[in-house]
Amino acid sequence: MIQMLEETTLPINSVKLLASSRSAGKQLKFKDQTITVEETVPDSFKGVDLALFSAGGGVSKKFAPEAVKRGAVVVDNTSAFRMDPEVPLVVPEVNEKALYAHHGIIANPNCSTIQMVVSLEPIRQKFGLKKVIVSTYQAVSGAGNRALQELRTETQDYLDGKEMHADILPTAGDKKHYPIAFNVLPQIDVFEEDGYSHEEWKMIHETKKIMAGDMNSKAIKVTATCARVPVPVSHSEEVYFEVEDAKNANVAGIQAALRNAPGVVLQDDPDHQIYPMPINAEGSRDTFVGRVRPDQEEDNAYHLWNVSDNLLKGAAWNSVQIAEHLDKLNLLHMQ
Ligand SMILES: O=C(O)CCCc1cccc(C(=O)O)c1C(=O)O
Repeated sequence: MIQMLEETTLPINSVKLLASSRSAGKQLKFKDQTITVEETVPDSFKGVDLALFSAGGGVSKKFAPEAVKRGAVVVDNTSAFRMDPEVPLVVPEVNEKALYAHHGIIANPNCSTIQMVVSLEPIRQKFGLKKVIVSTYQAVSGAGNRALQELRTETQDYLDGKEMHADILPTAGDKKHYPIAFNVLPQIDVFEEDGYSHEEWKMIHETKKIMAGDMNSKAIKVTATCARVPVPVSHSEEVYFEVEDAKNANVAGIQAALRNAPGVVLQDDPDHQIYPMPINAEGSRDTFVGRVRPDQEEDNAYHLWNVSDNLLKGAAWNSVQIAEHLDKLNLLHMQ
């Protein structure tokens, strides 16, 4: 977040860093300034124009309304308000216009949702979109720094022939924990009654809200399988999608749509083994797309593979980008 703010076009004249009492007093750099982290209280937001939240849903629920009450516009990177009909859920390249309806809070979508809708929107605009089936290969950093540390420790233990230990993954919210090193976990977040994980639930309903305006829309059929893989940064996704206009759609047309799409870099040349990979996506704001090919059975269906840095476009960059678009549209104030 701090790096994205250091590099933003937003006209920032001062920055406050707010956290819990545990972090209050810590000093962090912002450009050439040293800023002391303050404990968050309601009046922390007095005189603040833009508040970026990314400290868990509970903190957002408690303080985002306080910030709005004091005149700030909030971009919230948690799921606290994503399904609230009063709160726009925004990926600027996809549904920028939803920003006009904000009442003080704008929600940043889940990282896996963001990179998928960035990849699919140019295709939808050209050929329509009926159905999406996505499988994700999510980096460990999506579960936080302690999970990243667990990946490193387990990897070293495995190489040293020692038993691996797991205390974090697949999720703090569940009872059992499994190693992620040299493994794949088909669980991200807790399971709902229907056997889908909460991460899968998010991808399904957030995609519907962003692309069809309603979290339960039947206009686009969406389903998801979300897995954790032993990669530190950047999520990968295999996406099967069915288009409306089967007659005019083809691989070249889909590649052309992607080649000119905002926030997308097309890396699609199998003859030269060119395709998106996490090691090439880390540190970039872009979503990399490749492996575009027709389905072998359905004449209106295609596949693609996308990769994006889950900490940037998946979180910090999309949040700051929303703020930049709010400023551009003169919406950085209460409606
Ligand atoms: O694990 C991943 O790879 C992505 C999960 C990201 C995440 C982690 C904790 C809480 C929330 C949340 O706000 O619900 C979210 C979110 O959906 O943004």
